[in-house]
Amino acid sequence: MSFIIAIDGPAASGKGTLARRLAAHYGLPHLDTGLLYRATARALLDEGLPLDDVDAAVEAARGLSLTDFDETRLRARDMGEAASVVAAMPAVRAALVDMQRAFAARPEGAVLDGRDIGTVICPAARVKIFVTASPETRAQRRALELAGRGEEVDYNAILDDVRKRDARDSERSAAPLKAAADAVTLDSSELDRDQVFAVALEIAERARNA
Ligand SMILES: Nc1ncnc2c1ncn2[C@@H]1O[C@H](COP(=O)(O)OP(=O)(O)OP(=O)(O)O)[C@@H](O)[C@H]1O
Ligand SMILES: Nc1ccn([C@@H]2O[C@H](COP(=O)(O)O)[C@@H](O)[C@H]2O)c(=O)n1
Repeated sequence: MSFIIAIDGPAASGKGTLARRLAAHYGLPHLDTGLLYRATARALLDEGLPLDDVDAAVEAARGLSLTDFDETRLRARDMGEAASVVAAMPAVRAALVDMQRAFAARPEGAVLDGRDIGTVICPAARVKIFVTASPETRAQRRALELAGRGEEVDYNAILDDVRKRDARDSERSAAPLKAAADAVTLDSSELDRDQVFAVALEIAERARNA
């Protein structure tokens, strides 16, 4: 039976880090679904279009290909905020559902991370983990990451970004950020990457052997 692992959580909680590690451990393909929304927003900005142009955003979303993302560009600090604007549009989300479900439907299974994987994209996933951490911890981690990339870092501005994005993602009407009723919440505020992986592995193994 296919083994789908759904990882959701707020910005900079460590979803991607955990999802990549679980995917490597189980030999499964991994999809960072945030890249889809980032690439949609990027396409609009590249065309000089406003982020609230729903028709253009839907067209951009429909034209995405999972294989040609320029991750360095998409991960720039301002792209998270832009992505959360287009992600609030129900028509954009609808345009991206089939692509994500097709990825998850591989016979061996898959690991997907995002905001609505356990609630909307893969509600039948065998493993659902909601990774979280305090806004201050997440801002600190993001600041370290950006500093490591040689970017100028303003901790307070990053904390502000994190809070604003949390609010927009959780308060939108379409597939808001929330834990699925059957997800296990993993608060990583006091855990390092290895500890998060160890806890997640226990959760995954329990579900795999159930
Ligand atoms: N448990 C941890 N302890 C310390 N740092 C961590 C931990 N988990 C992840 N990180 C670091 O925090 C930063 C954010 O992690 P990551 O990119 O995995 O988060 P994310 O939830 O996928 O973010 P986004 O939603 O913006 O894509 C990265 O630099 C990562 O290396
Ligand atoms: N399943 C998802 C994934 C992402 N989003 C939106 O995209 C923004 C960027 O996501 P990152 O994971 O790369 O930070 C995010 O803030 C969400 O608005 C989404 O809605 N659903």
